[in-house]
Amino acid sequence: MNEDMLIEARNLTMRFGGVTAVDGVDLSVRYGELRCLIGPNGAGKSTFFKMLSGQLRPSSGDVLLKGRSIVGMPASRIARLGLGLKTQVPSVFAGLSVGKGVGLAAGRTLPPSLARQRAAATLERMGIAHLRDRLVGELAHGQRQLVELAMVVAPQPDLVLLDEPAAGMTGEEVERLADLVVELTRSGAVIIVEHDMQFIQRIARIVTVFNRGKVLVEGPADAVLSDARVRDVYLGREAA
Ligand SMILES: Nc1ncnc2c1ncn2[C@@H]1O[C@H](COP(=O)(O)OP(=O)(O)OP(=O)(O)O)[C@@H](O)[C@H]1O
Repeated sequence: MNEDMLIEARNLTMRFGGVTAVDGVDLSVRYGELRCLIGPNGAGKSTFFKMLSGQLRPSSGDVLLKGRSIVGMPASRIARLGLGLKTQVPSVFAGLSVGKGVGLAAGRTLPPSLARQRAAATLERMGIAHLRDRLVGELAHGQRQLVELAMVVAPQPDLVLLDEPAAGMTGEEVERLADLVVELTRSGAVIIVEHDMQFIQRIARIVTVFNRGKVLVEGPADAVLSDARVRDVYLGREAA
């Protein structure tokens, strides 16, 4: 195995009854990589993410995290092995302060006193320390997205999966998000599903395009975004 490889999907497939949502996908991401997954609605991106994070068990194929198969492991164990997934934070967090919520997230991997320190450091690093005493439920949408990201980052995962993190953010928040995402690749890797092409062009090195459950094209952002096959699937014209 290549030591630099953080996660590898091998021939990964997910069938829901007669629908093959993900169809034999191979994808590898190394330490230091920032990978974007794009593709039209229903292409299989979310289903693929759910298989990487253990929310869905693949119909067939394998997922190796740091060289170890994680298929069939509970999502909580995969998280402890170093995978962080940004999901919508459950409403139970709405009544907690930002500091407390991020502290609880850090406490997944650290004892309480260190978790508090880590939470404070994470909020500082993300430029949202001023929100520490605010209730999560009172935050504006974009601020809440950054707090949710802080909850993912606080336990210091090696791999961070983000599903449409820029949705609904202001321009300034998107800028901050882009900086943070790039910074996260210093200690690990990030995979992002995103529809915002400007955001993708700003941050991505390699883009993987999904279509109908398969990888259509993979390569540097500029080349992929100007590829005729990619334009066709977004416009609903099938090349094949
Ligand atoms: N739990 C499920 N049961 C049945 N079919 C499903 C299920 N989840 C997803 N699908 C189907 O699998 C296919 C891929 O869906 P998926 O949500 O992974 O696509 P996506 O690329 O994330 O789309 P979007 O960009 O709209 O979020 C779709 O045809 C969808 O209807």
